[in-house]
Amino acid sequence: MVKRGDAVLNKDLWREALNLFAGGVNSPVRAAVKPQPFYTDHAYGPFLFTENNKKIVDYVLGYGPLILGHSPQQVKEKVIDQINKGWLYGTPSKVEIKLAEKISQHIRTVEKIRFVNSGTEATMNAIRLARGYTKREKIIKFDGNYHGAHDYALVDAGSAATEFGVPISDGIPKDVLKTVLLCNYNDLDCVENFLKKEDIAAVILEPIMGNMGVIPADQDFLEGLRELTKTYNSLLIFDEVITGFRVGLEGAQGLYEVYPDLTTLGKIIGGGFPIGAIGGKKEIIDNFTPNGRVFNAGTFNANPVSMAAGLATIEELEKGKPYDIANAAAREIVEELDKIPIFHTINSVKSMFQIFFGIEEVHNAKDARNANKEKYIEFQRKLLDNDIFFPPSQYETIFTSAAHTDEIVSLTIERIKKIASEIK
Ligand SMILES: Cc1ncc(COP(=O)(O)O)c(C=O)c1O
Ligand SMILES: NCC(=O)CCC(=O)O
Repeated sequence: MVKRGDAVLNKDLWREALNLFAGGVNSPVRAAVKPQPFYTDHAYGPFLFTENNKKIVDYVLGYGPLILGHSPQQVKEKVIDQINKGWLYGTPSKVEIKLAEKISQHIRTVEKIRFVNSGTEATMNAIRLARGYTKREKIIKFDGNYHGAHDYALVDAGSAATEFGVPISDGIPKDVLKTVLLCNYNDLDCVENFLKKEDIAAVILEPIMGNMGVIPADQDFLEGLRELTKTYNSLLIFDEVITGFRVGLEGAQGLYEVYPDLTTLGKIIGGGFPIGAIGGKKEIIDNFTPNGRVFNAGTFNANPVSMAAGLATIEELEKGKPYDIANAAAREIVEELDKIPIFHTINSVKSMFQIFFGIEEVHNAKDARNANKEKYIEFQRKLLDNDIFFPPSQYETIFTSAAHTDEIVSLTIERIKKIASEIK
């Protein structure tokens, strides 16, 4: 698979990148690939094809959106059709209605929706909406949950914020930080103590954490949050930017049968193109401008290319087979990992999993931080040397897709076994 000799190309690109971009990249986790990131030239199915002619099996999948694999034909055709018709109108278009209907048909709590351009924008606007609706200012978030890169979410955030040691970002006003209260994941008592003070606009969480590795919520925890937020008239926001349409058509809320007031979506609903969305009860979503007084706007909101790609992706997912393949791939790899004693804890839900070395159970961010991340990175690098790309951080999720067929899974397992014997 490897053609050696022209690695120089990557080195030159990286040298230029270091001159042009902070840390050489435009989003931090990409710089976690050591000794330097590889540059992708094109991608197809389960593979990334690099600038220096390597063919790499991809388990990062754009950090989650690509549940059908890279450039699937059905999505590509719809995107090309849309591009032939123009790609930005500054007016509404039919395809935004179709995608909204499709989402709300599957996710029952999404009665109305506002499309934005990223998961970050989705949670930022969901929090603003909750504040506008409840006329309260504080929110509760959970240690290690990542809700994107805006001021109200970068408080003990997971993902690259933990990986690069900035769980609270510089540059956020102290007064903003005071409005964000923090609890441990799966700890209801902490939430109740804060809610009792009755000035909490919303509790926001990932119903399955995907930004400290994978950590599913306890059923009781989600049910308890639902009850408590009702009791104290706060809103419950599920951040399903990763889990929406990944763990099933109804998202994590369908899996747990616990239903939030607001849901944030992103990643898969754009089929690999930029997207975010805030969905929820009509009476809440109607507070967005121009109907209400919670401002949101965007030149690229509901851009037709993302709408078309998202619609095509969900139409494929509705057939069921993509989920069967992606889930089976993750299950088979996890089963094999489970047989090898060095991989102590493997948390998985459907087509998401992560490995934690040197720890018996991982229930919250503290547990994840206590895992031996150096060992995970050693494993990840050895795998990459063998042309398999797992996320370059302990605090991300390993994803599978409908392109991860039996053949790809067998190849992956074979290489994992080979590497496992080299890790002490
Ligand atoms: C749960 C969750 N929320 C929000 C975001 C932010 O999304 P984006 O990177 O599209 O801004 C992410 C990104 O990974 C996420 O995992
Ligand atoms: N889990 C965090 C992300 O998926 C973000 C990816 C990125 O910013 O490159």
